[in-house]
This record gives sequence, C-alpha cells and structure tokens, in this order.
Amino acid sequence: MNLHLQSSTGKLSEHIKITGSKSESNRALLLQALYPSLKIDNVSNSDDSEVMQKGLKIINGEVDIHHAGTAMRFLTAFFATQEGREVVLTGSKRMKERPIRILVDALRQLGAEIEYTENEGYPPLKISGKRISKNKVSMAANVSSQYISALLLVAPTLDSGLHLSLEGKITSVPYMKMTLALLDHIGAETIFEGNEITVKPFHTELSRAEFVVESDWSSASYFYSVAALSEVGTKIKLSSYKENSLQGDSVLAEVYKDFGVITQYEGENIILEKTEEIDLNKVIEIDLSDAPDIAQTISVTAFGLGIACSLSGLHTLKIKETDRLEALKTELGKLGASIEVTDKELYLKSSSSMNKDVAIDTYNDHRMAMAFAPLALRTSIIINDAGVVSKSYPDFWTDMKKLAFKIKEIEG
Ligand SMILES: O=C(O)C1=C[C@@H](OP(=O)(O)O)[C@@H](O)[C@H](O)C1
Ligand SMILES: C=C(OP(=O)(O)O)C(=O)O
Repeated sequence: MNLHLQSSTGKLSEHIKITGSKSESNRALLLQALYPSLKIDNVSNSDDSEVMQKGLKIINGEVDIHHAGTAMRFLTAFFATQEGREVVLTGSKRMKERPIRILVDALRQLGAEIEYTENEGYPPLKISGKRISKNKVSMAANVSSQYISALLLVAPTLDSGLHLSLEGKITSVPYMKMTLALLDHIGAETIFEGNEITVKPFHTELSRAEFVVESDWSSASYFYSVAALSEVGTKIKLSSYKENSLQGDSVLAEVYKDFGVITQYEGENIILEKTEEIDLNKVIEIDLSDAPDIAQTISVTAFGLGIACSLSGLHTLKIKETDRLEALKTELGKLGASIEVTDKELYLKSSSSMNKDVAIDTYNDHRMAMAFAPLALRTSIIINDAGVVSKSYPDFWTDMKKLAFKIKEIEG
C-alpha cells in the first residue's frame, strides 16, 4: 500500500490515544510467561508484541518473530533457559542479518545449548532449553542493550540468579534500566553498580501482580514532529503518559523545546503545544545514544523546518530494521536535503526548499514511514509500503487522518 499525503486546512487539535509501549509490553509479556500471576494492562497492539505473545506459547517447533528485534533477543534467552523446550527461532530476511552472537555467547557461557542453523552469529537459532545453574557471565554492552535485557529478564528464574559484567560503554541505557525497573516492580532483587549487575534468584510470590503499560513514547515522537511543523498555537493531546516514564524516549519533551514545542502533563494526558517560531539559524545538536529510535523523527523535523542538525551516538542505527543512517541519507536526499552520515553521526545542513511529490521508500522500517509522514504539512509526499507502521503502531494512519491529513491510497 502506497499513500499520498497532503495537509488539509482542518484544525489539528485532537486527542489521540496511542497504544502501549512495545518495549514495556514485550518485557512484561515475557515476565508473565515466567510468573503467570502477573496481569498486564494496555499491552501494545503492535505486530512485535503479537509475535512475542504467540512465540511465548510455543513448546516445540518453529517460532517466527518476523521483524521484531526485542522478540528475537528476549525469546532467545527465554527458550534457552526453559528446560525441555526445543525450538528453531527465526525471523524475516532482515532479522537474519541482525547480529546475535554476543547474546548467544553469553548464554553458552552459562551452559545453554544454542546452534546457528544458517550463518554463524545470526538467526535462525536452534535452541534446546536447559536448566541453568551457572551464574557468572561477561558480555559486550556497546552493540545492543537488548542482549543485556534478554539475560536480565530470565535471570531471576535461574537456579543461582545472575552476575553480569558489562564490557565497554553501555548503549541505549534507559532500555536496560527499564528492564531492571520491571524486575523491581514484580519484587525481584537487582543490584546495578558500575559495570556489574546482580540479579538474585526469585521463586516466590510477586510483590506487585499488576503492571500498567504506559503508551509508547517513540510513537508520540511523530506527533511532536507534527506539532513542530505546524503553526504557533497548535495543540495535540496524547494519552496515556506519565511524567516519570520508564521509556528513555520521553526525553522528547526536552528535545522538542528546541523546536518550539512545549509539553504539559495533565493527568494521564500530555499536551503538545507549538508556542514559538524557531530561529532558522539554530543548529540542533544531540547525542542520541540513549534514545536511538527518535533519530529519524528528529532529523526529518529539522529538515522540514529548514534548520541544521548534528546528531551523534547513532552507532546502533546500522543494525536496526534497516541501515537507518543510509536510509535517511537516501530519502532526505531525494527531498533535496544536504546530508552526510558516518557510521555513528548525521549532519544535515539548513535548507530553504524541498522537492514535491517525492516517493519515500520505507525499507520494511516502520519508523521511516512514520518519521516522514509529518512532512506533508510542508509539501505533498508519497509514503511507499505504508503498512510497515504495524510493527509498532498499527493505528498510525487512522490517527493521522484524525489530525486532518489528507491521505489517499495510490497505485504503486
Ligand atoms: O529493549 C528495547 O525494547 C529496545 C532497545 C533499543 O535497541 P538497542 O539496545 O539495540 O539500541 C531500541 O532501539 C529498540 O527499539 C527497543
Ligand atoms: C529498533 C527497533 O525495534 P527492534 O530492534 O525491537 O526490532 C525500533 O522499534 O525502532
């Protein structure tokens, strides 16, 4: 499905209820499989959470997690530590290019039985679940925090818990802290000091048996972008959010002040308001190593406003749903941007024009589709293969229509 997008003259003001965080959901779902008394509210309706739910139920056979990175990494640790279960864990063509050796090596150090069925270091994996009694492991922390979270999530169920030594600078830290916070929520004891994490064995009743998933902050980013590209005075209300979020992408509230958007917290809602025009000579400079998923949104917002940006800490972007640095360079380039990327940075020059009716390719990456959509406020644009949004936010196009975007399906 390819979509042609234009802005209409309608009022933007709307209340949008965004589905639960896929990161919180996939952690809570895994914990629920380990501790069945856990009740979860506001689970994400994303494809990634759906494949996670289905995968957790499989006892023996093939588990296909499609494009879901968290499901791939979390289920690897789950099945490896489930005595008696034997599965082949596989995914999409892209998933077979996303590295997993660091996690597999760590699990093998603990005594797990995992084999590569195609290419060494990459999915698919043949996993024969084992009871694990070793508890010391060291692992590189600078490639993906999902490997760390995967080990931490199963750690309280292991015979002797886990002592994990992290090597190198930890990347995507808030995601790791989210995992520790969820363990803490159910009552499992964890200690995080320096580069060492200890998780104590936890085989008793949960201290809190209900977890309410906050709505997804990464999904909120597209509405921050819509607000930033709109007229002063525009307001958008989103729910359900809280000021003390477990999600690192809640840093958006700070980041978008630079784009003239302020955030007010009102009960369970956040209200985004464009309060001022921004200085077009400004350069947005941010290190996104703690919030990699908002890199696409921020660079497209900056381009839409015509201002320069310099983003660093992007070393994880090359192994996500697509090589996001190359994808941004190609697609912003088609619109007329002057952009350069390295393997961990992105530099965008200020500009004063943008090409019209450009068809944006999305590379099986939900965030490419959603990050470029708000540009329709500045020029008419086509989003190819727009259905990719369902990976994290199936209702995205319906919600964009509520915001008075004119969206029509076109032949592709
Ligand atoms: O643990 C998680 O839920 C996630 C961690 C991050 O990945 P990396 O740690 O690989 O950067 C993030 O990009 C991804 O969307 C979700
Ligand atoms: C990187 C992402 O997801 P995952 O790694 O879980 O596929 C994402 O949602 O932006």
